[in-house]
Amino acid sequence: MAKVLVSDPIDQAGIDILSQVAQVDYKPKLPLDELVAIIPSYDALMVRSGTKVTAEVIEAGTELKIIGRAGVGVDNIDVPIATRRGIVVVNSPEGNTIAAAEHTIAMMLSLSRMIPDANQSVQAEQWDRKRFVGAEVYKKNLGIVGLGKIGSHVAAIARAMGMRLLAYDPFISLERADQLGCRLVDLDLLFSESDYITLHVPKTPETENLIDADALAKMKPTTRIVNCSRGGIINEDALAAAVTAGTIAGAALDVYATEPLGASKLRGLGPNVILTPHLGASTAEAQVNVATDVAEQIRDVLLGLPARSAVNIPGLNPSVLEQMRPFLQLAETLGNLVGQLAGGRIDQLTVRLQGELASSQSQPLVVASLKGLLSQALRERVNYVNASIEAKERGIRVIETKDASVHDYSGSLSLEAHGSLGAHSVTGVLLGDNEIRVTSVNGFPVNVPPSNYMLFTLHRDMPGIIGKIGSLLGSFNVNIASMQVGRKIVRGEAVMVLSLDDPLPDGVLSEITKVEGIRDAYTVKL
Ligand SMILES: NC(=O)c1ccc[n+]([C@@H]2O[C@H](COP(=O)([O-])OP(=O)(O)OC[C@H]3O[C@@H](n4cnc5c(N)ncnc54)[C@H](O)[C@@H]3O)[C@@H](O)[C@H]2O)c1
Ligand SMILES: O=C(O)CC[C@@H](O)C(=O)O
Repeated sequence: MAKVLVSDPIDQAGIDILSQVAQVDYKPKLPLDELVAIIPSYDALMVRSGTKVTAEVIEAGTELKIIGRAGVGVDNIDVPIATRRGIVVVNSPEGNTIAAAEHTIAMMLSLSRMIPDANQSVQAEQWDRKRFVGAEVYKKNLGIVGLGKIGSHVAAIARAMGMRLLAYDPFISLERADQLGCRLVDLDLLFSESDYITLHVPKTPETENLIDADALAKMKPTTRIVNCSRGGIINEDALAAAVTAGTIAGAALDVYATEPLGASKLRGLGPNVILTPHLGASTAEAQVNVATDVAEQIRDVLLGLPARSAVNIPGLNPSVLEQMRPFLQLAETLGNLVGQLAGGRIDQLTVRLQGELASSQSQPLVVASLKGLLSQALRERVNYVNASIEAKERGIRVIETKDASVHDYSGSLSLEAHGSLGAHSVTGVLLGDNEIRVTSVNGFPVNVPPSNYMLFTLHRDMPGIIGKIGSLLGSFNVNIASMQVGRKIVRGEAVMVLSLDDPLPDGVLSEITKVEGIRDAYTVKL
């Protein structure tokens, strides 16, 4: 019989489901060395956020087939290592959406009406009504950063309370924002106009420290901030300083850069700062939802069935999957590439299956392209199962076409993204050994393998331009691994594609765009 280790507290409903097909051992709070020692005998591991499923744990789990996270964020699991080891990682993308949104609203109202401190004062046999004169949220501006599942539900509740909604989410369409009654604005406007700001973004390099001293300085002295998303998105020291100085009115936090929260300047700031110990998902209902959702997937995978919400492996029919895997990888890479080239908000993706590929099933390739396209915005939250829904919710229209008459290699895939910053397209093929080649960018022929760090320029084909870019990168100590130029006519428009050994340091891109003849430049990280 298969064996499942449950190493964090989860609802009994999940244990009951797992017990249908496996021996379930419930061992919460295992020290890392004990976990590493016992994991070799388990086929599946189920965790919440407490267990750190590190590379060491995964490498030791030689029998592991699946790791389940009873919640959304998989930041406590080393997903790349699990993927490399062929272990499915599943989560519950929606099981705690309502719980987290309701906790956000509870935090906002508690902060406005100083409920925790008022309660404490009455518990201490005081009756001080003057100290606790609060603020109403009615007709106030709520700035929502991140209009995904939780942000959207917060918007719906806040709207019903008569709040005026502003939102910042570069990956959401104007139509979707309109439907939610939100005015899409840029971050600076959201900071300066909001009476309340609530964060609902994943933690990524772009969102880390999003609310720093500069951002706080743009807010009104009456602004109150709520963070029930991820720690590290707000700079905690800068926040404590702003509340202490009265440059903002207060903050309510559920998540912290380091959890559990250690010594912190956020403590002892009176009724203007409310701190909860990562309780966003802690409702009976959400815990049943996430435990059931993830336990069912573990059960299915142990029975040889696909998982419906895998963050690293497509939930398609396994035999179709095996056959199409290299093409899915091609589609995902091209989707990621065109998404980054297009930047900004995308409202349409055209997926063209060309040559021999035109006889393939298009749907998995469309899904894989969307997964790649959305991966910058949603990271591990987008998977083969939810990519289409996520795209639809973001107002991205998908057009599929097939053209068997194109004869390049053994079939090619072409993606074109239209968005707020114009249209961009890429085409790619698989070589004999399933290696990916990008064969055109914005209609210009090239022949480059995708690499981790890439630089693309659109420029005028003229003498000296390549040398200038090379010297400029050299002066910033950036090493070029390969370089290609594609043009349609001599001395006309051209593209340059460079594979770099290192990420481009801050500021270099704007230097590149200043070079004579360069029309545009883009960096891409794959
Ligand atoms: N406190 C808790 O217990 C708790 C519970 C559940 C989820 N969460 C966290 O809440 C957050 C939101 O979860 P969700 O389910 O709504 O996720 P989601 O993926 O549905 O939504 C995230 C949204 O953020 C947007 N986004 C990405 N990068 C952005 C950027 N740089 N600027 C602005 N917007 C950006 C995306 O477009 C997306 O719409 C996540 O960090 C999740 O881990 C916390
Ligand atoms: O397990 C928890 O309670 C944390 C939940 C939440 O942060 C999530 O990402 O789902």
